[in-house]
Amino acid sequence: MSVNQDVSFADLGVSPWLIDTLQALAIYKPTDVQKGVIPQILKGHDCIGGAKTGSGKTAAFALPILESWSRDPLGIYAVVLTPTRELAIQIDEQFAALGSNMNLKHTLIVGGMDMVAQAIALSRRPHVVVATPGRLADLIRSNGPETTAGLQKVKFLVMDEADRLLSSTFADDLNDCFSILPPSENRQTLLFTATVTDAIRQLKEKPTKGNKPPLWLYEVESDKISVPSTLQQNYVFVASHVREAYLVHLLSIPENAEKSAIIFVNRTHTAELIYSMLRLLEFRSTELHSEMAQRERINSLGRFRAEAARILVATDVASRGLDIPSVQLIINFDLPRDPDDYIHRVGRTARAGRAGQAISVVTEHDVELVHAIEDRVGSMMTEYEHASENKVLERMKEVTDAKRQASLEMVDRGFGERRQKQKEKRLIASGRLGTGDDFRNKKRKSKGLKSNQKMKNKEN
Ligand SMILES: Nc1ncnc2c1ncn2[C@@H]1O[C@H](COP(=O)(O)OP(=O)(O)OP(=O)(O)O)[C@@H](O)[C@H]1O
Repeated sequence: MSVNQDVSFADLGVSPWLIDTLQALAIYKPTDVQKGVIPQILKGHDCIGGAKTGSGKTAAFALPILESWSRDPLGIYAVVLTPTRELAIQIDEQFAALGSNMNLKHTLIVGGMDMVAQAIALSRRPHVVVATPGRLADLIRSNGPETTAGLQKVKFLVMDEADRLLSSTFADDLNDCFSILPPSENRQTLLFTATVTDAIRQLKEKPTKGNKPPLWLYEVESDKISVPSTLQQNYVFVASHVREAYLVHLLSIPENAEKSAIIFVNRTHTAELIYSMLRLLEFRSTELHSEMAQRERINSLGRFRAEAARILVATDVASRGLDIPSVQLIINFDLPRDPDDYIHRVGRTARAGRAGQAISVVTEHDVELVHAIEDRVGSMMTEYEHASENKVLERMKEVTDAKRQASLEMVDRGFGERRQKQKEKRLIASGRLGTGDDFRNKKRKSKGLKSNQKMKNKEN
């Protein structure tokens, strides 16, 4: 079946009960990736689905899983792995919505939430488990078969954002997860991402075991551009010492002043600093990064989704998968080091056919990186023409003062100390460091020197 034909969900093999649910969610026609993979998954193929951001990859795996499950409603039927807690929450919510008519039992297993409650939920054999690899591996390592036996009968394993999951970061946890799941010949494995790597493509060459049908690879071949056609990509070229003033200007320009925007940065410290600075300048903003407690992360993303905050300042913990239809503008305050991360970041807007805009703040240090990104994306960024140097300079002192104030407040509230303490514990545990006190005293001395210097600057 050509994916360009005008086919319905029924033509793909989706049952009326599920089509009714889709219509209640205002989803009427399958997207290209859904046309390309749903029939093959229903025929039993393992599948790799590569399609642009915002093209409906979640439903592309959720629908055939629910369709198969409704014919044989055993539990635990499917395990869905994804790299971040926020993505797991979002996917779990999509399964809840799609399975609402069939009393689907689903459970979320992620870090930062009650592990005992998650173990109890797992022992009750829900139909669908959505998890981050780290927490699921923890549960497998610290519980017996009374909790985890259901994982041995799983029919589907999904790896969402597969290229990220297959990076070395997750290797140990994935091995622990795979140790209890059925062998690959006894389950269907579905890999999805907007950035298919050669390593993933090579999986197609692996011989299938048992009498499994061959792996089905679906990739958008039609055009070489890796971002949605409805995305406008711009850049502003600025000197690195005026980036913050430019950022404030971009957020204040009349055409952007009401837009829901995500500002991406590369480090948690930068996220906290920019967020605090914007709050001092009275922008309705919130933040998302890995130094925040889980409850804070959920509340913060909830405020942004509900548009109580217009601006979200985030690290790459928010770059993949998050589906927030209201996002109109992405600003790369820092350019990502990996061009694939650029594709995922800008893919937080221009979703499901909607328009969107990305503006990257480029400094004298970033020129090579811009070229690498444009090569990877297959299209050029164009200069953003609505920025005004004079307007930037008008607010330079106000922005500089707010940045300095934000920085001092971060020192006062000990931002980053939690991570420092965790790092210290790891170093002590590895024997590469003396006691915690030695380390802390050294640290305090150096910090003391720094904050005295800052106070002197402030007094001037
Ligand atoms: N057939 C469809 N018709 C209209 N909207 C759809 C359809 N399928 C999914 N959507 C909607 O499109 C949006 C994007 O879907 P989804 O988050 O699954 O995209 P994705 O391809 O996984 O993106 P990313 O690569 O960023 O993770 C969601 O709001 C989803 O509800």
